[in-house]
Amino acid sequence: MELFSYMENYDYEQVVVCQDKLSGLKAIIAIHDTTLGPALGGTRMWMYETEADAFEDALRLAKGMTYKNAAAGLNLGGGKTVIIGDPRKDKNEEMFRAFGRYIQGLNGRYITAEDVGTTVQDMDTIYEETDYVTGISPAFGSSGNPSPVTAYGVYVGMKAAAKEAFGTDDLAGKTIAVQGVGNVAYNLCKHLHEEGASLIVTDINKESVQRAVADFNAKAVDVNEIYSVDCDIFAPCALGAIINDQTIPQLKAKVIAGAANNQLKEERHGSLIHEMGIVYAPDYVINAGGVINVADELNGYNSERALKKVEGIYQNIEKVFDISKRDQIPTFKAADRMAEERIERMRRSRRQFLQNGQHILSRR
Ligand SMILES: NC(=O)c1ccc[n+]([C@@H]2O[C@H](COP(=O)([O-])OP(=O)(O)OC[C@H]3O[C@@H](n4cnc5c(N)ncnc54)[C@H](O)[C@@H]3O)[C@@H](O)[C@H]2O)c1
Ligand SMILES: CC(C)C[C@H](N)C(=O)O
Repeated sequence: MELFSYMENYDYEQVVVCQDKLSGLKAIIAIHDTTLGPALGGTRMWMYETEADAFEDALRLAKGMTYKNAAAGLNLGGGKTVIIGDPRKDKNEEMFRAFGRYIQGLNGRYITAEDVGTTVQDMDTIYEETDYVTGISPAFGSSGNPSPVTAYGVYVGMKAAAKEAFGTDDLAGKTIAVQGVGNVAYNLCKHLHEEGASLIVTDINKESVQRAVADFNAKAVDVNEIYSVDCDIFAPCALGAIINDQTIPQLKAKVIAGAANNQLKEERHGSLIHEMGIVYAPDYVINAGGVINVADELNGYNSERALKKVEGIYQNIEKVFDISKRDQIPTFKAADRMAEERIERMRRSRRQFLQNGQHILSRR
């Protein structure tokens, strides 16, 4: 990857490369856009095959957070970190403290939280060195693990998508196929079961499947079967890129609404499902509950206030459907338009303020 031309083409503000020989820290902080406010986005720890893969992931995920935060109505920009390493073997206290000092050095331009491979405990260690970290333990008066709140947001967003497809947001009696029953999806299944939906689940982890079968009377299927089961709603909650040329022809669902990031393999797959009449709730709009929850820590965490904001995901999904109909575009494009329009409005309003300020200065 030609880093500078990539950053220039996609309007990235800053990339920070962090290393600490003692702890083995190798991290990349990517800050995409801070028009709306400081960049907030989680820290992913993953065994990247090459350094180029790590850079690419950090950049892609940071841009995703710009859109997620803007669409969620947060006054926050987009950023993300990747740490290169195996989260099961390579973590140590010094690593997260060294990383915390790098974040502190950015003086608030970037705020971190959990992502794949990092935990509340890791955030607590980072907190030893910087205030610019969220998702820390409730013991500190903070919000803790974001997954249950992400699940709640997916649940309310799924109801908005059901309303669009079926004319009612009541999920009782609906059959919902859930791919991956990890941290987010287990909590999602709980809400769906309580409302009276029938669940079909799959996971590569047999224990997770058994737990969902036992707790929610779910039907278990093989990992490759989940796309083709008879269901009303498909909820991808494991991997990205699962809406693709192989899976689309198998789908029987009328709605796709789930927690996974980057569900569309390519943009054309979003257009394809739109043409097929499938109601797609764009991933970064429906899965924003976690970031909305951790962002509330910046105001002194209040769970009631955070959940109220998460419930706004219902209206955000409705707005996306309205733009999609108004502009005759697929919903994934409508979500991008909603986010870009908000950022552009703020950029213009700030420019106006700056121009006035410069005018005053130039008269002195
Ligand atoms: N945790 C959050 O707050 C949050 C917020 C926004 C988005 N997301 C996204 O939601 C998704 C789930 O997050 P999570 O925190 O629940 O992760 P998790 O690791 O707890 O759960 C993912 C589950 O998917 C299973 N899985 C992996 N590959 C699979 C496959 N091929 N088929 C079936 N199952 C498979 C795993 O075994 C695991 O149980 C991820 O894509 C994540 O990026 C999570
Ligand atoms: C800030 C975090 C809670 C972000 C979360 N990992 C996401 O992808 O939305």
